[in-house]
Amino acid sequence: MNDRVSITVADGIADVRLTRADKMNALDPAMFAGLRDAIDRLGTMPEVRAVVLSGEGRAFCAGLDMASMAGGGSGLKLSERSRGLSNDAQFVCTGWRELPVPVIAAVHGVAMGGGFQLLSGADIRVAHPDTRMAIRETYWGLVPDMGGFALWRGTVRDDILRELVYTSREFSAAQAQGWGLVTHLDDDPHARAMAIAREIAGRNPDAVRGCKRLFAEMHDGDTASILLAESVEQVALMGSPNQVESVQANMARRAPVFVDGNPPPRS
Ligand SMILES: C/C=C/C(=O)SCCNC(=O)CCNC(=O)[C@H](O)C(C)(C)COP(=O)(O)OP(=O)(O)OC[C@H]1O[C@@H](n2cnc3c(N)ncnc32)[C@H](O)[C@@H]1OP(=O)(O)O
Repeated sequence: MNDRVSITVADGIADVRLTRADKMNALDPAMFAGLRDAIDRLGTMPEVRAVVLSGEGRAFCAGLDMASMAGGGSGLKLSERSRGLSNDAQFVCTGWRELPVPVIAAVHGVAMGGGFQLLSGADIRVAHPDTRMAIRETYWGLVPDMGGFALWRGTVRDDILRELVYTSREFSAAQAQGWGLVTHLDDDPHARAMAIAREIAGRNPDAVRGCKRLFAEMHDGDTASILLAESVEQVALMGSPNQVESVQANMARRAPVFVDGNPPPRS
């Protein structure tokens, strides 16, 4: 892990923070590398059941670093598909969707440009009401290209999105919530995000991971593949140890005790 991103894991929740507070967590090459490393690492941690993503200091993320902007961009090879369907710059946003567990973004201060695309990669987004937001790329003569167009599908009305993208106009978190870009407004977004993460961490981790796979299928697949994927997930879960524990704990009105890292095989 580099000095741009920290990960603290406790009780099944990974608290992931951008730590470049003096520059509003702007995305310089080290931040891009830190985010990619964090996603890679989280993807291999069976004990993680949910992720909370936030920024230290005054802002969530102020977008592409100005020095990078002056130098012509992120410096990453945008034409290469180095991370599955994504390039290295896109992966810092799309990678959260590809993680096997839910990701909750806790947003405050500023979320602009690449910072807004970054929060768009989360499953659930909690924002402080005073957060300043903008899809800022056309202001700098660019297009949003960090996965935004793939991630915004299904979250926001087409004409609203077009206006935000074409104008680069700043908008409030309350507007974003009304448009479907933000889930909750909260004066303490990190505490609210952690509370949601704790609820998720209290469910069968195999079922939650199965649901995350199904959401990916819902996003990208056709009806036939979605229906088949639901059946595959359910057949694997039924009668598996963590599913049996869910039932027994609920019947006995006690907290369930789940085992991480031993998912039932899917066929
Ligand atoms: C493909 C992707 C493209 C994109 O991401 S396009 C979007 C690029 N980002 C932006 O356009 C935002 C640029 N920043 C600003 O407009 C302003 O900042 C804010 C509105 C975000 C905040 O303004 P205020 O509250 O007055 O703070 P402050 O004094 O301007 O910033 C505090 C410190 O943070 C540094 N900083 C802010 N944004 C960036 C950035 N994007 N890259 C590098 N540094 C940034 C500043 O320079 C300064 O630092 P110091 O105190 O050392 O002067």
